Amino acid sequence: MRAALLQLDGDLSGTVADRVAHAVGLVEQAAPDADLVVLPELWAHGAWDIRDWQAVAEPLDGPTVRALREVAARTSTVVHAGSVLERAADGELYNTSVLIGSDGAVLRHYRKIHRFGFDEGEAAVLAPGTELVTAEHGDAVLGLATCYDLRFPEMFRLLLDSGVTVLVLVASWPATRVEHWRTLLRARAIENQMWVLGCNQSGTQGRVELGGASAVVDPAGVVVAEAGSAEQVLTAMLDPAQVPLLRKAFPVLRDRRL
Ligand SMILES: NC(=O)CCC(=O)C(=O)O
Repeated sequence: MRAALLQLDGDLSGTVADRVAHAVGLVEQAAPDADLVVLPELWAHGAWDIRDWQAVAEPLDGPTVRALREVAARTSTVVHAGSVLERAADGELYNTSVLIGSDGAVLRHYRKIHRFGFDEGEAAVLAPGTELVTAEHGDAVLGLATCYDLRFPEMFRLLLDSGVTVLVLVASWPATRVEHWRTLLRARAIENQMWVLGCNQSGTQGRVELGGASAVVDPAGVVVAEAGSAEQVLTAMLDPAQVPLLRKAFPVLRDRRL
């Protein structure tokens, strides 16, 4: 499977429509060489610009997801649209990742379970998701997760037990804690013997410097590709069939005591 991770710049000086147009252009460029294109967390709406959240939130059939559905269908490529600020029918706001099939249909959506910010930020404004989400793609089983989720290993054990072989984690992770990002991506890969695709943002958003360092980590914990600190399309080949082979050759998961 060829993956393309769009590490988008988090600058919010343009409009949401500008950012969507830019991202659609990059998906169009990346799609011919990719089986899966991945965007980061809240790249259109701003993960750190909480003051605007009420104004910019959209339903899942709003213009941002619609534009990504159109480009997925136009290029016949599976697109993980990163996450959007979702305004649900009941008025609640969620940080919601959307997986789109190569025909442009929404295959799955995942509402971020662990909200960042302690008593502020996401935790104060967004409702938490409650359901784990997986999806088959070719010979892979994808598991969806978002940013701060990375700190909660029990979530990935549950995804492991649901058959996941490729974890797709979208983020807007800051530069100040980028070594946590690198370490935890590798830890989740090693302890669960699964591929990990971590798609982050770069640049600055308000006062927050974003960490970049999007990465593809193999099931043994080897970083096979890592982005720098600027906007970049990171591509890598990954073979989901390596997962059962490694789990057989080094059967550490058999020794779990539940
Ligand atoms: N958007 C986020 O979830 C940020 C997470 C973060 O900064 C951290 O876990 O550290």
